[in-house]
Amino acid sequence: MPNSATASARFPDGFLWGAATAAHQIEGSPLADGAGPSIWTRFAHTPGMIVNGDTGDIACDHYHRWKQDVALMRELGLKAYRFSTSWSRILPEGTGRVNQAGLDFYSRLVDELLENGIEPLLTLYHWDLPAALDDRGGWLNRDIAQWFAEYGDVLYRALDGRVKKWVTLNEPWVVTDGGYLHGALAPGHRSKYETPIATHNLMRAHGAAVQAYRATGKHEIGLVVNIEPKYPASDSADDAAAVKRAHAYMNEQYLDAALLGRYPPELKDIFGDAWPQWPQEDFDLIRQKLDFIGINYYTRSVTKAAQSYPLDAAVVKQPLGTYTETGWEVFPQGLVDLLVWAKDRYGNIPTYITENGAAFFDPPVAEGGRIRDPLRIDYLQKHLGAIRQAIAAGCDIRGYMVWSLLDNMEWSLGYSKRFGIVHVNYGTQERTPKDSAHYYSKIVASNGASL
Ligand SMILES: N=[N+]=NCCCCNC(=O)[C@@H]1[C@H]2[C@H](O)[C@@H](O)[C@H](O)[C@@H](CO)[C@@H]12
Repeated sequence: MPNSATASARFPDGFLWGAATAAHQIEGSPLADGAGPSIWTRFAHTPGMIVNGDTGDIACDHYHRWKQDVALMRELGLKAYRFSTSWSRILPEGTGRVNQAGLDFYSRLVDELLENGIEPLLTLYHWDLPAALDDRGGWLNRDIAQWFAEYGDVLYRALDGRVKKWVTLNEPWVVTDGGYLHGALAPGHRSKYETPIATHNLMRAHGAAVQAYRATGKHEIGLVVNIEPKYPASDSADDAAAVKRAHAYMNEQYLDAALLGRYPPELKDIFGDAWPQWPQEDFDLIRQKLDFIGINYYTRSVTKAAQSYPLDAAVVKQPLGTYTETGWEVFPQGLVDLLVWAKDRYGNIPTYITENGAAFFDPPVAEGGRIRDPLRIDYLQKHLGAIRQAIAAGCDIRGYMVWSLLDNMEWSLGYSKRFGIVHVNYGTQERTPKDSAHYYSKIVASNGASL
């Protein structure tokens, strides 16, 4: 809990307050103006994959409503906006031919943001791999490192300078754990052998894209990971070992590769014969100097030893805990603990909280257009307090992007979960700022002093 030192702590001048979204979750029109399909276009049109049979065909119609959405960001006083570009809008076949209409969409969006005093943070890959590349093996094909670098280079040359903060990958752990091990996310594979290969090629692609940026880019580039602190359910040795495995698998695996040039030793134990031995030159590619890292934080896991694949660990629900609509425990102390852990392990690299937020059941729009979402306000207040504590503890936190600006397509959960600080009526596409949007707007305007 805050003490006198942390309570008096403040957010540094110039702290970058913003909101985050992702292309496939908000844009809609996935095949408009020459765009090619992504694995999510295919996955969503595969019966049974998405709750209620929802798809990203319309989503928040941001592909047509981008100008009004930037105006909404301006009204909220946001300083920054983190979004992702759709690889298959830019390169419909994933490599080769550039679809100028796709590039023009993002160029117009960036210009509109800048004209409204909002800094763009651009994520190259937020899970929507071109289907044409998946047909060629996708993340299982070592050539994807060059395919990804080529895609990044097209965008760097078109937008660098207007875009000054670039992100290569969003959450490689979710891409592999969801898309290749458990199959809940596109491309829906379930293979302990493919998972480490996808991980390694994602990280090789990250390194290749950073290398390509260094050749032409003049600003900053980083990696975004989701991290989730693991706490033992008991003081037993088995639970401690389960925590060690879970922490290595989710929290250390990707940052160790990118920043230390190696995987944690636990991964060999976890995957056994499915864990390849990689050549050193791969790690020389993966480990590139980064200007910042992005941390996406949602929850913690109280962890016990249990029969499960691949971790032999299970999450223990907390009887007195508060949980969100996605079943994630609200635990802001976990953010403090993990930010300090990252500072100590990786040397206090400049860090942005690139996603933090929660899905709660929101009441219908009340008279006068008000949407009361006190649980989301409480969630944001507690987690912003945690960030202030971490800053007081010496962590170099440079900014915060709330997830999400808009209610949107929550991947396999479709539109059943709402993370937005702005409500979207998917029937009319009307946007209605929730109480949390007005709360956050005051936080931004006061640089956190109103917290
Ligand atoms: N148990 N448990 N663990 C929680 C694990 C969280 C993993 N999911 C994410 O971080 C995704 C991230 C994604 O970028 C965004 O596109 C998603 O919409 C949000 C909300 O889901 C989050």
